[in-house]
Amino acid sequence: MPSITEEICTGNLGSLQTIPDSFTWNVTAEDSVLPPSSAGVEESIPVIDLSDPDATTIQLIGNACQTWGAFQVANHGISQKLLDDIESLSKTLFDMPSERKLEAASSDKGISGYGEPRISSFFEKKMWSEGFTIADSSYRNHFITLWPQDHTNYCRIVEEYKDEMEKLANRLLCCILGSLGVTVDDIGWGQKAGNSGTKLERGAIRLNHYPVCPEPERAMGLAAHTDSTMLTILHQSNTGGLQVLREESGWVKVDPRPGNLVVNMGDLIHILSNGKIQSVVHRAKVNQTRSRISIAYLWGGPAGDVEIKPISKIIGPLGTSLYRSVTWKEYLQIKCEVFDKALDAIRTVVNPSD
Ligand SMILES: C=C1C[C@]23C[C@@]1(O)CC[C@H]2[C@@]12CCC[C@@](C)(C(=O)O1)[C@H]2[C@@H]3C(=O)O
Ligand SMILES: O=C(O)CCC(=O)C(=O)O
Ligand SMILES: [Fe+2]
Repeated sequence: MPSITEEICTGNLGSLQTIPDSFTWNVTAEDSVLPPSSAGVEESIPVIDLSDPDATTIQLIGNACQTWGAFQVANHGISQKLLDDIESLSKTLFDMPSERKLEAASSDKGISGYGEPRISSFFEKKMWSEGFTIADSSYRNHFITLWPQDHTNYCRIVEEYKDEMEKLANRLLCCILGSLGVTVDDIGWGQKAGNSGTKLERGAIRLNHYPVCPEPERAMGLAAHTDSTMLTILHQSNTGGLQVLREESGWVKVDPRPGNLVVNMGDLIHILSNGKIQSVVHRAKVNQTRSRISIAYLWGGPAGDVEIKPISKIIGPLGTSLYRSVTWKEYLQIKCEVFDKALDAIRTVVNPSD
């Protein structure tokens, strides 16, 4: 059964009036986005101004994390030029002829490169998207293949993007921990003894492209998932598609606001906060008239190959640590094996809902 990358490659999807069965998802009533509330205003994740963070900002961030598991940030300090540069790099990449993109396909062993999202193997149906993952320095070889003349310039954009995003992610983590009454020093990172192997960078970038789709209601751009990160910072082009799942409201749209970035709580902050902050389930839907680009910076936290476990100050003297310790590398491996059961797999206390 051909995947979207092969379909795009053979130019098969562009001219279709209906989508092939292999791309048709079962849509149920609870699957669709709820209509606007009775007040006529559709509620969504809050927008928080980071220009002059104070105690109120930290409280707003804390509320957003515990209520939604996500928020948008304005005045975050990342230049519009850098956001435009990474978006146009992505457009240039996805506009390339399919054969060229496939020359930069991720290998069986490597994570970096062109291809479908890692979670595809857990779903029967194909997702209406293609992407490129930058998880280690091997992306540079893919860029040389894609842009023999201009790769230096494109690599420079990626490196600057990673640096700037890492700084913002650290600032956000301080605010999130502050809202829980702890600091980064309270984490007490413990070094994992004897853990060698390939160096995992602290952050990965995933460039996502969602082509125009003739039947968007029946298709799925990126299936519901949580990120295996401390937090993820998402830049989306001016086309909507991102939705977050909120227990009491169902799927809620996160419409793009020019210049703003979306911040999603990942599984590692869920572990660190002993479940006080839950990772947000989210997905991307597609559009009948407009294609969409998003760029996710998936951040594993401030330290390298260290043990991540619930912070004792958050657990409290009488509380119970709900999760065993894991390194990011181990957690990514667990996610690859059991996908949405990964948090349960490292839980020390049985969940009453199980
Ligand atoms: C660091 C990572 C998180 C990620 C797996 C990866 O090694 C690189 C790609 C990431 C991504 C992006 C799209 C959604 C996601 C679930 C996927 O399939 O690949 C995430 C992975 C994750 O958070 O588990
Ligand atoms: O495209 C989006 O809006 C979501 C992307 C995403 O969730 C991811 O890359 O992990
Ligand atoms: Fe995600």
